[in-house]
Amino acid sequence: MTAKLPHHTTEGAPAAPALLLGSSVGTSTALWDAVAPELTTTHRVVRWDLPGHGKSPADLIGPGATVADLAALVLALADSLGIDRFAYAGVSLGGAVGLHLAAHHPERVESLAVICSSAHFGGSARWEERAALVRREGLASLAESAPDRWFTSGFTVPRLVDDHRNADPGAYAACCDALAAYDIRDALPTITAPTLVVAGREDPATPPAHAREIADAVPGASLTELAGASHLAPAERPEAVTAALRTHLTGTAASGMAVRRAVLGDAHVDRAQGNTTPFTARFQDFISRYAWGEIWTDPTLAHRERSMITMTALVAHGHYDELAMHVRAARRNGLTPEEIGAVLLQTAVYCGVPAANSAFAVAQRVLAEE
Ligand SMILES: O=C(O)CCC(=O)CC(=O)O
Repeated sequence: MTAKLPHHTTEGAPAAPALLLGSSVGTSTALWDAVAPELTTTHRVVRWDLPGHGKSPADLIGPGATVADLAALVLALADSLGIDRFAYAGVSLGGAVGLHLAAHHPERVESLAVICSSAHFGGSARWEERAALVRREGLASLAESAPDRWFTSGFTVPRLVDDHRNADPGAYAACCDALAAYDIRDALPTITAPTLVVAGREDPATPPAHAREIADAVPGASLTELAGASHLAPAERPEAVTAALRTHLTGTAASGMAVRRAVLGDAHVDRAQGNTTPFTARFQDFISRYAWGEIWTDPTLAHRERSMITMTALVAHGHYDELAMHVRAARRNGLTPEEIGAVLLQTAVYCGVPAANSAFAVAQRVLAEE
């Protein structure tokens, strides 16, 4: 039997890196209408609807739902689309799902953007009351007041307010249950994905202080505050959100990570990321941005030339563990065993015969493992 999945749309080249976009309570994939098309130039963009919102079935979740339940739906959706690792951006509850994924499934999340969201939604009482109200009376009155909660004065997006009115009350209330129970503050320091946090300066639901709390706790996270934006920044300031996401997704950390994976292999990078601790996270972020994002991405020299330079420097300094890794990288960058031998022979002249002797032993072992 096939499991039921959230409704989704996909845009962009199927072979491009995947970017999953999550929306907030009361809205739908339409929240991303003014942002997503621009991101398809670099990404396969998958937008998903919360249960009972947009075109998603309502019975994907029920009373007592959690953010973990929603995250499981996102992983099932990604699996169904053949997507292993993905960049993720989400607004409010959609952002909370992103934080959960990055904290509890780090092997799936390449990078994270948390927009107008929070690590806790201000205590459970408010959401318990709202869930009870919606279960009792439906969504009409809440939809009426949505523009005041979502946008700066005088601004609105009728399509999103319609989405709110037309959401399934039971599923909306279950999303409120998830917001009531959610508090991920303790796990924030364990997040290793490059993280961008975006706040709307006039957001009454998840004010900038909530964004700062996330950015202060997630190692290496960056923070952007948007003037003239309230809770639904992608709808109200789409150009600013697009620019922030574009820089985040294609900036040095992201492109560095892509090159690092191409040169060192997924297995090595996954292991390094999996072993990252709050103590080492800033160093991991630093090497992704600096060594890989600035130096190895510089097209002036080919990767095979950079491999030759790197092996030589590692021999010169006696870094033989790193040399083993870079002999594997050199093979991935197209050097033959003969060419690697020629590089090491030259190091005998410039770094010394004992250093080259140890290097040959390391390289021989690595090549024998192929
Ligand atoms: O609609 C609101 O009042 C804001 C709800 C909230 O903060 C959670 C969300 O937007 O996903």
